[in-house]
Amino acid sequence: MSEQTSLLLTSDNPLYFFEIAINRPLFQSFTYAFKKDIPMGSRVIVTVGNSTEVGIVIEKHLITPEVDFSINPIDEVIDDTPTVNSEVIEIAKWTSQYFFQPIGELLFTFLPNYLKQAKPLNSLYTEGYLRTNHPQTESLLKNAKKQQEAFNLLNENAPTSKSTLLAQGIKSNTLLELCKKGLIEKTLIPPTPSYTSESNAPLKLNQEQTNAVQAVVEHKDQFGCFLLEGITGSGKTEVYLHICKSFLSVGQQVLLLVPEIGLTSQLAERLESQLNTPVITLHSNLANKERASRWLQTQQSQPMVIIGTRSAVACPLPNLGCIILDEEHDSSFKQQEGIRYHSRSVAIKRAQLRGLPVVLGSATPSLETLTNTYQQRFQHLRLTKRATGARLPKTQIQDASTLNPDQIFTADTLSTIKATLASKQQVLVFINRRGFAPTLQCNQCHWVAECEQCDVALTLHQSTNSMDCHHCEAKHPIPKRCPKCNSPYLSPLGYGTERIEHELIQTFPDFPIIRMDRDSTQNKGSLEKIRNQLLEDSPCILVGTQMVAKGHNFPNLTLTVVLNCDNGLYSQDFRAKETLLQNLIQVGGRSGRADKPGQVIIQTSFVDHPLLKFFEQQDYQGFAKEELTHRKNIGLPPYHHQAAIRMQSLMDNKAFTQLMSLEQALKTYKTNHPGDNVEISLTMPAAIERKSNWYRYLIMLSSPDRKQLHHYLNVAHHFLIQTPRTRKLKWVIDVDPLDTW
Ligand SMILES: Nc1ncnc2c1ncn2[C@@H]1O[C@H](COP(=O)(O)OP(=O)(O)OP(=O)(O)O)[C@@H](O)[C@H]1O
Ligand SMILES: [Zn+2]
Repeated sequence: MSEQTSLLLTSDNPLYFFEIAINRPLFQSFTYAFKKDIPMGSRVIVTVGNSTEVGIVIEKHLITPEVDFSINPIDEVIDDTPTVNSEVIEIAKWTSQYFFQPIGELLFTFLPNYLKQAKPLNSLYTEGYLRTNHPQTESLLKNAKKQQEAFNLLNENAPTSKSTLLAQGIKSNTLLELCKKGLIEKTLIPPTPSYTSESNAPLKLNQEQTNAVQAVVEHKDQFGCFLLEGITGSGKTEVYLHICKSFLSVGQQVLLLVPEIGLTSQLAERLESQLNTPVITLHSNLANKERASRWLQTQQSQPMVIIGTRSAVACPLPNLGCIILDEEHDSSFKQQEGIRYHSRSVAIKRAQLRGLPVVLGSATPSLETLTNTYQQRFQHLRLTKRATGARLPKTQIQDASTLNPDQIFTADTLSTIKATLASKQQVLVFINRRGFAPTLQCNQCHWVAECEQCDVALTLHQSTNSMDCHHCEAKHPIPKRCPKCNSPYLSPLGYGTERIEHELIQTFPDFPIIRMDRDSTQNKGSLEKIRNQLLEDSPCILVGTQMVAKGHNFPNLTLTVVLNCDNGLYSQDFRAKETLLQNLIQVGGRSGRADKPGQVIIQTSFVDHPLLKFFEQQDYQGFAKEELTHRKNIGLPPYHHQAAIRMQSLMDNKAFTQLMSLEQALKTYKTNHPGDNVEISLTMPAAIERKSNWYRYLIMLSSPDRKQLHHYLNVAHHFLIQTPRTRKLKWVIDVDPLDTW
C-alpha cells in the first residue's frame, strides 16, 4: 500500500480500526481503517502489497491514538451483513492457536469456496416480492382481477419468491404493474431452509437407547461430553435421531458430523423421514454455489439439522443446541493436508464455549476418548445389544500363509461364499487397496514399476489400463517390456479390488459382483446406485475398500471376508493396531444386522496374533485396556501429547538441514531449561520420503504436559517464522498428529 492512499487519522477525521484476516499463510491479522463502523465477521476487500484480497473483520480496535498517524484503508465492504458470526471467529482463533495454523487460512477453510471470493452474499439470494402496506391498496386493486389474484398470493408480512408466484400462473407483467402502483416491491430473499413434511412413526427405543437420549437431553444448555459407545447395529443412529427431535422441539439446531461424504445422504434420508424440520447436508461434493447457498441457510435461526463433514464444524448455526460426531474414532475428522486441525477437538471446544452437550458416537471409540471417560471427563453411555435383537457375527480366522501369491481365497472361504450365495444372501469382500495389483514386477530381473516423483510403487489399474501413483496421482501407460532388461515377462504382484472383482466374476459367473471404491464411485449417483442394488436383497458379492466399512445397513448381507490385514499387525505406526481393530469390527459389523445370523472370515498369515484374539472375542475394551497400559509405559498418546514439525523442500534436502538446525535450537533450549519434560526426536525422513518430488522430514515433540509442549512449539514457531515459506520450502506444525506423514 502506497503512502498517498493511506488514511490520516486526525482529531477531526474519526476512523474505525479493524483487524483483518486474509487467506494467506500468515500468522497475524492486519490493521486497516475505514470511515464507518463495520460489523464483525463482514467480508471486505483490502490491498496487500500489489494485489487485492478478500479479508474478514475479526476484531475491532477501540483506540484513539494521541498523535496523528496514517494507516491503510479498507477498499470496500462486500456485503451489508456479516458472513461469519462472532462464535465462528472465536472458534477459528482458538483452533488457530491450539493447532498453530495461520488464522486467515483457517477461517477461510471453514468457508465454502464461493464465499472465499469477492462475490457478494446477495448473488446467492433469490428474487422476490413484498407487500408495501399501501393505504389505498383496496381501491387500487378494484377492477384489476389478475393483480388482485397475484396480490393475494403474496405472504402478508414476509417476502414471496418470484419463482413461487410464477409457478402458480402469475405473469411477470402483472407483478410489474403491482410494483408500478406501489403495492408491492422487489426484494432479495436469502437462501431459506425448506423441507417436505413427512413423518414415519418412530421406533420405540429400548432401555439403553432411552437412557442415552435422556442423559444428553438433560444436559441442554450445559457443556458436557458424552461418549456413546454402542456395538455395531445397536441403534446409535436412532439415538441421534431422538436427540435431534428433543433439541428441535425447543427450537434449537443440531450439528451432526460424519467422517465421509458417502454417509451424508443416507443419514439425511433417514432423519428427513422422521423429522418435520429441514435437514441440510454440507460437504465438498456440492457445486460451489449450491454449497455456499446451503451454508448461508445455516445462518438462519430456525430449528434445523446440519449433516456435514469435517469443516461443517464451524458453520454459523446461531441457535445450536447440540453437536454429535458419528464414528468419532475416524481419522477423517483430522485434516492431514494443508491446514491441519481435528474436527473433534474443535467440536468439543465449540460446545464448551457455547455451553452445550457434545456426543461422540462409535462402536470402537478412539483410545483418546476412552481415556477421557476412564478419567471421568466424559460421560460414558453404552449400547451393548444389537437393536434388532440380532447377534454379533461369528468370527473365523483363516490361515492364508500357505496360499501361493496368485491365490486370493482359501478353499474354506470360497466354499462359505458359495454357500452364502446359494442361500440367497449377500457377501462383502473387504480389502483396503484399490486397483488391480499394487505392483508390476519383471519376472527376470525383479524390476518394479515405481513412480518417478515419489518413493512408492505404481499400482496397476486394469479399468483405465494404466499404472497409477496413489500419492501424486500420476498416470503412466503399462510397459510392454521391462525397461531394465527388456524382458516381455512382466507380472502383477498382489491384488486390489479390481483383481478380486475379476476373480470372483470367473468363480461365480451367475451372481452380480459389485465393486465399491474410489474409482467405481467417481460419477454422481454411483454410490446410491450401488446402495440401492444391495438394498434389493438379492444375492450378490460386494467388493470394497474402506468405503464399505461403516455406516451401511444391508439387511441381507450375512458374510464379510477380510483380506490382507497383515500390514496393520506389524506396522511401525503405534496407532496401526488400534486402527486395524476398529476397521475389523466396523467392517465385520456390516454382516448379520437383521434377522439372519452373520459371520466374518479373516484371512491372515498370522493366525495367532493377539490382536486377532481380541477380534474373535469382540473384546474392544480388553484391547483398549492392554494397549493403553502399553502406551502409558512407553510414553505415547493419550498419556503423552505429541506434535510433529514437518518440513519439505523441492528437489533437494534443504528441508533436512533446516530442520536439523531447528532440532539443535530446541535441544539447546531444553538444556537451558533442565526441569522441562519435553522429548525432542532426531530429524527424520517421513514414511514416504519423496512425494511429488518434495523431500519430506519431520521432528516429533512429545510431553505429558500439554502446556509445556505448546511452549516448545512456540519456541519452534518463533524459529520457523524466520524461515519464510517459499515455492521451494514448506513447513507446518501438526499438533496431535495421526501419521508420520
Ligand atoms: N429401538 C429399536 N427397535 C427396533 N429396531 C431398531 C431400534 N433402534 C434401531 N433399530 C434398527 O437397528 C438397525 C441398526 O441401527 P443403526 O443403524 O441405528 O445402528 P448403529 O449403531 O448406528 O450401527 P453402526 O454403528 O453399525 O453403523 C437398523 O435397522 C435400525 O432401524
Ligand atoms: Zn507419485
